[in-house]
Amino acid sequence: PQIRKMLSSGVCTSTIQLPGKVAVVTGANTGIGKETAKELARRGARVYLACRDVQKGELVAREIQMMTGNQQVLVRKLDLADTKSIRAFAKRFLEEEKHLHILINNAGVMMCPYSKTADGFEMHMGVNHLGHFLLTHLLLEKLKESAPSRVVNVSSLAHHLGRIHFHNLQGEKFYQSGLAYCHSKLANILFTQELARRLKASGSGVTVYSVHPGTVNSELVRHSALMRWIWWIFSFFIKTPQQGAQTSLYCALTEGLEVLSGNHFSDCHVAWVSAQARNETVARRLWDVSCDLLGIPVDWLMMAAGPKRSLK
Ligand SMILES: NC(=O)C1=CN([C@@H]2O[C@H](COP(=O)(O)OP(=O)(O)OC[C@H]3O[C@@H](n4cnc5c(N)ncnc54)[C@H](OP(=O)(O)O)[C@@H]3O)[C@@H](O)[C@H]2O)C=CC1
Ligand SMILES: CC1=C(/C=C/C(C)=C/C=C/C(C)=C/C=O)C(C)(C)CCC1
Repeated sequence: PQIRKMLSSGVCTSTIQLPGKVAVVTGANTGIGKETAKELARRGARVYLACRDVQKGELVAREIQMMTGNQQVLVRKLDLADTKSIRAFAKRFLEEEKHLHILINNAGVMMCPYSKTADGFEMHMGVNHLGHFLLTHLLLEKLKESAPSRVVNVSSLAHHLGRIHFHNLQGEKFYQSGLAYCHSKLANILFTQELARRLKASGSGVTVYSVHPGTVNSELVRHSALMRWIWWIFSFFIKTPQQGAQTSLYCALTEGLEVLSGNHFSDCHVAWVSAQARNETVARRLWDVSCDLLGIPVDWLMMAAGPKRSLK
């Protein structure tokens, strides 16, 4: 019980209710995303389940509606491995919703065999980082109009092993699936910090947080037999998806957290990040390179956080 308690601590104790609030959760058809969406719905928010498999999403939406009594749980198609799908999702959302108060960038892939997204990005970097970068870019005006509003980027402790190799961002020169995951999770933290810096400077009322959800019994390990085996052996000790959702919920809901925008959280507390994750130069360069890859202007937040940089 002590080991389980140690590995499963951190509970979102906020009692805030969310009537009239709108939330988007990516990868909400299973695991941590599903539990995050369920809790937001329980508190009365209108929740969009942004899923690549709409059928799976619809089943989960029905389940959440039944469990929470909240009928405002909607499913929309979002494939983060295809920028066309991301743009289509955002277009429809912007047309149908006046507000967006909470964006949870939760979806993720881990340890996939080498593969590329529809736009030719390495799968981990493409889905976990670039997909969410583009989605946030497309939804940011709505978040600003709805301020105070929040963005939560689900990263991982695994970022400690990550490095941003700008000369090999698409894994074409060398590739190791476990490390590719770690690099993308580092990118989530660097994006969080850079976005927070720019949002703070523009006084937008939008705040942003990265989180490590803990080691959670979910489908994330689907691509690795070894990880599935480790997860099975330790399934009694690791977090349930509901426990894994607590830190995302804490960052989305806790009152007074605005001053900690840009911070990384684990077990509902501010957590230490690696030296690379605190490197502002790398964060700015990753921002610029991400914009360049996605074909969006580097100054989409209307301010320059630091001196003019080159993309090389
Ligand atoms: N589980 C853990 O121990 C840890 C998890 N995390 C992070 O938590 C987050 C949630 O993971 P978790 O719940 O554990 O894993 P799951 O595999 O259970 O859930 C991942 C979700 O992401 C979705 N997804 C994957 N690829 C895409 C895509 N191209 N477009 C849209 N959605 C996609 C999946 O959809 P589908 O079902 O259709 O595949 C699924 O809904 C991830 O970002 C992960 O990196 C961080 C640290 C530890
Ligand atoms: C060795 C060991 C464990 C393995 C932990 C691992 C392998 C964690 C991997 C985390 C990942 C991949 C995070 C995703 O972002 C457990 C299960 C905690 C139980 C105690 C002993």
